[in-house]
Amino acid sequence: MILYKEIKALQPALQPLRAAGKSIGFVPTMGALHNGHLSLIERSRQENDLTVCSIFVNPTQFNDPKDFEKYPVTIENDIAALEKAGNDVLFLPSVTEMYPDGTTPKVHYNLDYLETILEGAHRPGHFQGVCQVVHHLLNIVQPNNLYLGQKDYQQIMVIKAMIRQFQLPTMVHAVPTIRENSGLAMSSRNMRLSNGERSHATAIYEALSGIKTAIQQQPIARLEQQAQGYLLQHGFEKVDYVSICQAETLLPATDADKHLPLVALAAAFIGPVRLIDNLLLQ
Ligand SMILES: Nc1ncnc2c1ncn2[C@@H]1O[C@H](COP(=O)(O)OP(=O)(O)OP(=O)(O)O)[C@@H](O)[C@H]1O
Ligand SMILES: CC(C)(CO)[C@@H](O)C(=O)[O-]
Ligand code: BAL
Repeated sequence: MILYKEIKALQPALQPLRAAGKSIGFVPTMGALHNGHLSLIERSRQENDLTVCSIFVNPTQFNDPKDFEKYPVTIENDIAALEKAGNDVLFLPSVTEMYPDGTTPKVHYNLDYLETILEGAHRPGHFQGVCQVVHHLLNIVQPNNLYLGQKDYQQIMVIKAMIRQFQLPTMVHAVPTIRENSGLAMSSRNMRLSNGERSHATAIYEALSGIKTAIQQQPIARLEQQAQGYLLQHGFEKVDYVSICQAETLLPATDADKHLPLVALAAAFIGPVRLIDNLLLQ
Protein backbone atom coordinates (compact mmCIF):
# COMPACT_ATOMS: atom_id res chain seq x y z
CA MET A 1 0.00 0.00 0.00
CA ILE A 2 1.24 3.50 -0.78
CA LEU A 3 0.49 6.29 1.67
CA TYR A 4 0.09 9.94 0.56
CA LYS A 5 -0.37 12.89 2.87
CA GLU A 6 -0.36 15.57 0.19
CA ILE A 7 -2.74 16.22 -2.68
CA LYS A 8 0.15 17.22 -4.91
CA ALA A 9 1.73 13.78 -4.44
CA LEU A 10 -1.50 11.76 -4.70
CA GLN A 11 -2.87 13.34 -7.88
CA PRO A 12 0.11 12.68 -10.19
CA ALA A 13 0.17 9.07 -8.95
CA LEU A 14 -3.50 8.52 -9.89
CA GLN A 15 -3.53 10.45 -13.16
CA PRO A 16 -1.61 7.92 -15.36
CA LEU A 17 -3.77 5.06 -14.08
CA ARG A 18 -6.93 6.97 -14.93
CA ALA A 19 -5.50 7.84 -18.36
CA ALA A 20 -4.77 4.15 -18.93
CA GLY A 21 -8.47 3.42 -18.35
CA LYS A 22 -8.07 1.83 -14.92
CA SER A 23 -11.12 2.16 -12.67
CA ILE A 24 -10.72 3.76 -9.25
CA GLY A 25 -12.86 2.83 -6.25
CA PHE A 26 -12.89 5.20 -3.28
CA VAL A 27 -13.69 4.54 0.40
CA PRO A 28 -13.70 7.71 2.53
CA THR A 29 -13.46 7.10 6.29
CA MET A 30 -12.66 8.85 9.55
CA GLY A 31 -10.39 5.98 10.66
CA ALA A 32 -10.60 3.76 13.77
CA LEU A 33 -11.26 1.07 11.21
CA HIS A 34 -13.37 -2.04 11.86
CA ASN A 35 -14.82 -4.82 9.72
CA GLY A 36 -17.56 -2.51 8.41
CA HIS A 37 -14.92 -0.32 6.79
CA LEU A 38 -13.04 -3.37 5.56
CA SER A 39 -16.17 -4.67 3.82
CA LEU A 40 -16.27 -1.41 1.83
CA ILE A 41 -12.61 -1.92 0.86
CA GLU A 42 -13.39 -5.51 -0.17
CA ARG A 43 -16.33 -4.42 -2.38
CA SER A 44 -14.19 -1.74 -3.98
CA ARG A 45 -11.38 -4.21 -4.65
CA GLN A 46 -13.82 -6.62 -6.32
CA GLU A 47 -15.19 -3.93 -8.62
CA ASN A 48 -12.18 -1.72 -9.45
CA ASP A 49 -8.60 -1.88 -10.67
CA LEU A 50 -7.42 0.36 -7.84
CA THR A 51 -8.83 1.14 -4.39
CA VAL A 52 -8.14 4.40 -2.59
CA CYS A 53 -9.10 4.79 1.09
CA SER A 54 -8.95 8.12 2.92
CA ILE A 55 -8.69 8.64 6.66
CA PHE A 56 -9.60 12.15 7.75
CA VAL A 57 -11.49 13.17 10.88
CA ASN A 58 -13.30 16.07 9.29
CA PRO A 59 -13.78 18.89 11.83
CA THR A 60 -16.50 20.64 9.81
CA GLN A 61 -19.05 17.83 10.20
CA PHE A 62 -18.96 17.71 14.00
CA ASN A 63 -21.73 19.78 15.55
CA ASP A 64 -20.54 18.74 19.04
CA PRO A 65 -16.93 19.79 19.84
CA LYS A 66 -16.65 17.08 22.56
CA ASP A 67 -17.56 14.41 20.02
CA PHE A 68 -14.74 15.70 17.79
CA GLU A 69 -12.19 15.77 20.63
CA LYS A 70 -13.07 12.24 21.70
CA TYR A 71 -13.27 10.73 18.23
CA PRO A 72 -11.07 7.59 18.36
CA VAL A 73 -7.75 7.70 16.49
CA THR A 74 -5.93 4.37 15.90
CA ILE A 75 -3.80 5.16 12.88
CA GLU A 76 -1.15 2.43 13.25
CA ASN A 77 -3.79 -0.29 13.56
CA ASP A 78 -5.67 1.26 10.64
CA ILE A 79 -2.63 1.11 8.39
CA ALA A 80 -2.00 -2.53 9.33
CA ALA A 81 -5.67 -3.42 8.70
CA LEU A 82 -5.65 -1.71 5.29
CA GLU A 83 -2.41 -3.49 4.29
CA LYS A 84 -3.95 -6.81 5.28
CA ALA A 85 -7.15 -6.04 3.36
CA GLY A 86 -5.13 -5.36 0.20
CA ASN A 87 -6.00 -1.66 -0.06
CA ASP A 88 -3.82 0.02 -2.72
CA VAL A 89 -3.61 3.68 -1.74
CA LEU A 90 -4.18 5.47 1.57
CA PHE A 91 -4.76 9.24 1.57
CA LEU A 92 -4.08 10.65 5.03
CA PRO A 93 -4.26 14.44 4.84
CA SER A 94 -3.94 16.94 7.68
CA VAL A 95 -6.58 19.60 8.36
CA THR A 96 -4.41 22.30 6.73
CA GLU A 97 -3.87 20.09 3.68
CA MET A 98 -7.64 19.76 3.22
CA TYR A 99 -8.54 23.31 4.25
CA PRO A 100 -5.53 25.57 3.50
CA ASP A 101 -7.78 28.66 3.44
CA GLY A 102 -9.64 27.72 6.63
CA THR A 103 -12.72 25.60 7.14
CA THR A 104 -15.38 28.21 6.29
CA PRO A 105 -17.55 26.66 3.56
CA LYS A 106 -17.46 28.25 0.10
CA VAL A 107 -20.50 26.45 -1.22
CA HIS A 108 -24.00 25.82 0.09
CA TYR A 109 -25.27 22.35 -0.72
CA ASN A 110 -28.93 22.08 -1.73
CA LEU A 111 -30.08 19.24 0.45
CA ASP A 112 -33.67 20.41 0.76
CA TYR A 113 -35.73 18.52 3.38
CA LEU A 114 -32.95 15.94 3.91
CA GLU A 115 -31.21 18.52 6.04
CA THR A 116 -34.26 19.13 8.22
CA ILE A 117 -35.06 15.55 9.27
CA LEU A 118 -33.44 12.85 11.47
CA GLU A 119 -29.65 13.40 11.56
CA GLY A 120 -30.10 16.75 9.80
CA ALA A 121 -32.47 17.99 12.51
CA HIS A 122 -30.37 16.71 15.42
CA ARG A 123 -26.91 17.62 14.11
CA PRO A 124 -27.17 21.16 12.70
CA GLY A 125 -24.61 21.79 9.96
CA HIS A 126 -23.47 18.15 9.96
CA PHE A 127 -24.48 17.35 6.40
CA GLN A 128 -23.08 20.62 4.99
CA GLY A 129 -19.75 19.52 6.55
CA VAL A 130 -20.05 16.00 5.13
CA CYS A 131 -20.74 17.42 1.64
CA GLN A 132 -17.91 19.94 1.95
CA VAL A 133 -15.34 17.22 2.70
CA VAL A 134 -16.69 14.53 0.36
CA HIS A 135 -16.97 17.04 -2.51
CA HIS A 136 -13.35 18.06 -1.95
CA LEU A 137 -12.21 14.41 -1.67
CA LEU A 138 -14.07 13.47 -4.87
CA ASN A 139 -12.39 16.34 -6.71
CA ILE A 140 -9.01 15.16 -5.46
CA VAL A 141 -9.41 11.41 -6.09
CA GLN A 142 -11.85 11.55 -9.05
CA PRO A 143 -13.04 7.99 -8.50
CA ASN A 144 -15.35 6.04 -10.81
CA ASN A 145 -17.03 4.41 -7.82
CA LEU A 146 -17.71 5.57 -4.28
CA TYR A 147 -18.48 3.06 -1.50
CA LEU A 148 -20.58 4.11 1.49
CA GLY A 149 -22.05 2.11 4.38
CA GLN A 150 -25.79 1.70 4.77
CA LYS A 151 -25.35 2.29 8.51
CA ASP A 152 -25.23 6.00 7.60
CA TYR A 153 -28.43 5.70 5.56
CA GLN A 154 -29.28 9.39 5.33
CA GLN A 155 -25.65 10.27 4.53
CA ILE A 156 -25.87 8.16 1.35
CA MET A 157 -28.91 10.14 0.18
CA VAL A 158 -27.21 13.42 1.04
CA ILE A 159 -24.03 12.53 -0.86
CA LYS A 160 -26.10 11.40 -3.87
CA ALA A 161 -27.85 14.81 -3.81
CA MET A 162 -24.47 16.59 -3.72
CA ILE A 163 -23.18 14.47 -6.63
CA ARG A 164 -26.33 15.35 -8.62
CA GLN A 165 -26.00 19.06 -7.79
CA PHE A 166 -22.44 19.17 -9.16
CA GLN A 167 -22.92 16.46 -11.84
CA LEU A 168 -19.85 14.58 -10.62
CA PRO A 169 -18.94 11.49 -12.68
CA THR A 170 -18.92 9.09 -9.72
CA MET A 171 -21.30 6.23 -9.04
CA VAL A 172 -22.42 5.65 -5.44
CA HIS A 173 -22.63 2.11 -4.03
CA ALA A 174 -24.39 1.38 -0.72
CA VAL A 175 -22.83 -1.48 1.23
CA PRO A 176 -24.85 -3.44 3.87
CA THR A 177 -24.17 -2.84 7.55
CA ILE A 178 -21.73 -5.24 9.20
CA ARG A 179 -22.77 -6.20 12.74
CA GLU A 180 -21.25 -7.86 15.78
CA ASN A 181 -22.69 -11.31 16.63
CA SER A 182 -24.87 -9.49 19.16
CA GLY A 183 -26.50 -7.47 16.36
CA LEU A 184 -24.75 -4.23 17.34
CA ALA A 185 -23.76 -2.31 14.18
CA MET A 186 -20.01 -1.90 14.03
CA SER A 187 -19.06 1.73 14.56
CA SER A 188 -15.85 3.53 15.48
CA ARG A 189 -17.70 5.20 18.35
CA ASN A 190 -18.33 1.74 19.92
CA MET A 191 -14.69 1.94 21.07
CA ARG A 192 -15.79 4.63 23.52
CA LEU A 193 -18.26 2.28 25.25
CA SER A 194 -17.47 0.41 28.47
CA ASN A 195 -18.12 -3.36 28.43
CA GLY A 196 -21.42 -2.82 30.21
CA GLU A 197 -22.50 -0.06 27.81
CA ARG A 198 -21.50 -2.19 24.84
CA SER A 199 -23.74 -5.04 25.93
CA HIS A 200 -26.66 -2.62 26.52
CA ALA A 201 -26.04 -1.02 23.12
CA THR A 202 -27.47 -4.09 21.36
CA ALA A 203 -30.89 -2.73 22.42
CA ILE A 204 -30.81 -0.42 19.39
CA TYR A 205 -30.73 -3.42 17.04
CA GLU A 206 -33.33 -5.26 19.14
CA ALA A 207 -35.67 -2.24 19.04
CA LEU A 208 -35.35 -1.96 15.25
CA SER A 209 -35.80 -5.74 14.82
CA GLY A 210 -38.96 -5.51 16.96
CA ILE A 211 -40.34 -2.93 14.53
CA LYS A 212 -39.45 -5.15 11.57
CA THR A 213 -41.30 -8.13 13.09
CA ALA A 214 -44.47 -6.16 13.91
CA ILE A 215 -44.64 -3.63 11.05
CA GLN A 216 -47.67 -5.21 9.33
CA GLN A 217 -49.56 -5.77 12.60
CA GLN A 218 -49.30 -2.50 14.52
CA PRO A 219 -49.72 1.22 13.83
CA ILE A 220 -46.52 3.09 13.00
CA ALA A 221 -46.85 5.65 15.81
CA ARG A 222 -47.20 2.89 18.39
CA LEU A 223 -44.20 0.96 17.02
CA GLU A 224 -42.04 4.10 17.20
CA GLN A 225 -43.16 4.80 20.75
CA GLN A 226 -42.60 1.23 21.93
CA ALA A 227 -39.09 1.19 20.41
CA GLN A 228 -38.22 4.46 22.18
CA GLY A 229 -39.46 3.00 25.47
CA TYR A 230 -37.44 -0.17 24.88
CA LEU A 231 -34.24 1.85 24.41
CA LEU A 232 -34.84 3.87 27.57
CA GLN A 233 -35.54 0.69 29.57
CA HIS A 234 -32.41 -1.05 28.29
CA GLY A 235 -29.59 1.35 29.09
CA PHE A 236 -30.00 4.24 26.62
CA GLU A 237 -30.29 7.56 28.43
CA LYS A 238 -31.70 9.75 25.68
CA VAL A 239 -33.37 8.98 22.37
CA ASP A 240 -33.05 11.54 19.58
CA TYR A 241 -35.48 9.65 17.34
CA VAL A 242 -36.92 6.33 16.32
CA SER A 243 -38.58 6.90 12.99
CA ILE A 244 -40.19 4.71 10.35
CA CYS A 245 -39.72 6.26 6.93
CA GLN A 246 -40.18 5.54 3.26
CA ALA A 247 -36.91 3.88 2.25
CA GLU A 248 -36.55 5.77 -1.03
CA THR A 249 -37.25 9.30 0.19
CA LEU A 250 -36.87 9.17 4.00
CA LEU A 251 -40.23 10.94 4.29
CA PRO A 252 -42.12 9.81 7.42
CA ALA A 253 -44.22 6.73 6.67
CA THR A 254 -47.93 6.60 7.44
CA ASP A 255 -50.01 3.49 8.05
CA ALA A 256 -51.17 3.77 4.42
CA ASP A 257 -47.56 3.35 3.21
CA LYS A 258 -47.01 -0.17 4.49
CA HIS A 259 -46.95 -1.64 0.97
CA LEU A 260 -43.90 0.57 0.17
CA PRO A 261 -40.25 -0.21 1.02
CA LEU A 262 -39.77 1.19 4.53
CA VAL A 263 -36.77 1.74 6.81
CA ALA A 264 -36.67 2.19 10.59
CA LEU A 265 -33.94 4.52 11.84
CA ALA A 266 -32.79 5.35 15.35
CA ALA A 267 -30.30 7.60 17.12
CA ALA A 268 -29.76 7.45 20.86
CA PHE A 269 -27.22 8.15 23.58
CA ILE A 270 -25.63 5.49 25.73
CA GLY A 271 -23.38 7.15 28.29
CA PRO A 272 -21.79 10.05 26.39
CA VAL A 273 -21.83 8.21 23.06
CA ARG A 274 -24.44 8.80 20.38
CA LEU A 275 -25.13 5.73 18.24
CA ILE A 276 -27.19 5.43 15.07
CA ASP A 277 -28.58 2.40 13.28
CA ASN A 278 -31.29 1.47 10.80
CA LEU A 279 -33.02 -1.57 9.36
CA LEU A 280 -34.85 -2.06 6.08
CA LEU A 281 -38.28 -3.42 6.96
CA GLN A 282 -39.07 -5.43 3.80
N1 LIG B 1 -20.94 -1.37 10.43
C1 LIG B 1 -20.70 -0.87 9.23
N2 LIG B 1 -20.93 -1.61 8.12
C2 LIG B 1 -20.69 -1.11 6.89
N3 LIG B 1 -20.21 0.14 6.68
C3 LIG B 1 -19.98 0.91 7.73
C4 LIG B 1 -20.20 0.46 9.06
N4 LIG B 1 -19.87 1.45 9.92
C5 LIG B 1 -19.46 2.48 9.17
N5 LIG B 1 -19.52 2.17 7.86
C6 LIG B 1 -19.21 3.06 6.74
O1 LIG B 1 -17.84 3.38 6.73
C7 LIG B 1 -17.67 4.68 6.17
C8 LIG B 1 -16.82 5.50 7.08
O2 LIG B 1 -17.52 5.69 8.29
P1 LIG B 1 -16.88 6.24 9.62
O3 LIG B 1 -15.41 6.32 9.46
O4 LIG B 1 -17.63 7.40 10.14
O5 LIG B 1 -17.09 5.01 10.60
P2 LIG B 1 -18.20 4.72 11.61
O6 LIG B 1 -17.94 3.39 12.19
O7 LIG B 1 -19.51 5.03 10.97
O8 LIG B 1 -17.90 5.70 12.76
P3 LIG B 1 -18.89 6.50 13.59
O9 LIG B 1 -20.29 6.06 13.31
O10 LIG B 1 -18.50 6.26 14.97
O11 LIG B 1 -18.58 7.86 13.03
C9 LIG B 1 -19.06 5.28 5.99
O12 LIG B 1 -19.47 5.11 4.64
C10 LIG B 1 -19.88 4.40 6.91
O13 LIG B 1 -21.25 4.32 6.53
C1 LIG C 1 -18.11 10.11 4.57
C2 LIG C 1 -17.20 10.61 5.68
C3 LIG C 1 -15.87 9.87 5.66
C4 LIG C 1 -16.93 12.10 5.46
O1 LIG C 1 -16.10 12.60 6.45
C5 LIG C 1 -17.88 10.43 7.06
O2 LIG C 1 -19.04 11.18 7.15
C6 LIG C 1 -18.11 9.01 7.43
O3 LIG C 1 -17.12 8.42 7.89
O4 LIG C 1 -19.21 8.46 7.26
N1 BAL D 1 -20.34 8.08 10.28
C1 BAL D 1 -20.82 9.44 10.06
C2 BAL D 1 -19.84 10.43 10.46
C3 BAL D 1 -20.18 11.19 11.69
O1 BAL D 1 -20.87 10.66 12.57
O2 BAL D 1 -19.78 12.35 11.78
